[in-house]
Amino acid sequence: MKYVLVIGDGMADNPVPELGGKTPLEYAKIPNLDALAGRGEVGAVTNCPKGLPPGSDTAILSIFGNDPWKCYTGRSPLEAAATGIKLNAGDVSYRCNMVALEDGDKPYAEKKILSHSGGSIDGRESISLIEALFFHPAFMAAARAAGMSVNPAPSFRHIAVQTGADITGIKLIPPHDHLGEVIGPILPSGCPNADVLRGLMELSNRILDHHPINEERRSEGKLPANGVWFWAEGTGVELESFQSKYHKKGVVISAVPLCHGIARLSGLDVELVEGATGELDTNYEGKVEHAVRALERGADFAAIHVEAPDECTHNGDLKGKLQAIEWLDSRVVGPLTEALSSRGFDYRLLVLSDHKTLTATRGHDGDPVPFLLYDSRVDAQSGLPYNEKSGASGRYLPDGAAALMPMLFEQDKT
Ligand SMILES: O=C(O)[C@@H](CO)OP(=O)(O)O
Repeated sequence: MKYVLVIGDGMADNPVPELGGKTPLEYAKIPNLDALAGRGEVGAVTNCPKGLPPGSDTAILSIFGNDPWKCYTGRSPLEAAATGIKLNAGDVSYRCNMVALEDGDKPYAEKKILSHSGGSIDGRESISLIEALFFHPAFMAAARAAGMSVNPAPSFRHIAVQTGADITGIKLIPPHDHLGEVIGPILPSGCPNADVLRGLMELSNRILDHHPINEERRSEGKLPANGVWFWAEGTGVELESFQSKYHKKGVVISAVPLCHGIARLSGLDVELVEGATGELDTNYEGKVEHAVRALERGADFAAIHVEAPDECTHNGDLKGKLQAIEWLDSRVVGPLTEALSSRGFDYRLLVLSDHKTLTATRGHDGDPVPFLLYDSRVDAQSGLPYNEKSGASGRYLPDGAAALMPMLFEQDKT
């Protein structure tokens, strides 16, 4: 028996006027998902506990069976774990995004944030820019005085670590929830260390704004990655072993450090897939191949995470979101189920969105999301397509952390 989880990051949404009042999941052509939903079960689940930030951090912790109220210390420590960054007592890690700020001579705090991802900057350029910044003499001196170092990552998602930092009362804001807004009101605040972070952010804009990479990006019609943004602060984190809890050996396949970190902290294997970008152009087929190979080698469980629907929504790219959902259907779910059947595996498949990412706001939302559970051994005959409406008409799981993995592994039956 094999168990497979597919997460379409941020694919759930609310009705969208441009789609005639349908959600992207209702509008997109997803014949494979609809067929599985029709023979399986569709319901709704809350993955982001009320009172905690609605994001992939809290949601994906929940999906893998970790109660965020018990283990969540912030997002970046989970991502830091992806590359084995060790946080000592007194260390604080932050996400250090490459962002795109409005061009022009306005004072820093009056500029708008145009992209949380430096215009979906690719890994190579992002690493060159973050290295240029941290090796710039003025920034190096300021970072050293702040006790801050950086761990470059091959996307817009770098990790910074600050030693001996006091973050009591600090307020750091996720940039992807404020796109298009003037940054003054969302800059770090709440304690003296926030002023230090804010100073580094402002300095980064001055240093990176006219860096040759950014001038070239502008000349190609791309947004510049002309600043860094600190958020997602947190201290060291530990997670329970997945295998001790569910008695299953598994593998996680994703482009993003959050999933890699949660996997590593839970004792799950991580498979890195060449060409997995975390964007619409990711290597969908490669993810399926790696998952199937891991299952053939003896893993009980494989999780495939696709970030593209979320990124497209943050970018205000509705067409891209629809495409990402359709590719999740035709290039992940279709080939995956075909490969599992052709190898003679019985399997249970859980498909869901971690959280909603709303076309209306380009930001996250913690409302329930639809899940689809399919068991190749039975025809449960729900007769429903896979979307938010079907989900709301089915079983409701108020606590994804407690319910999802036991449901997938059939450990929820007495
Ligand atoms: O990685 C991130 O910074 C965010 C936004 O891109 O991801 P998610 O929406 O999945 O939380």
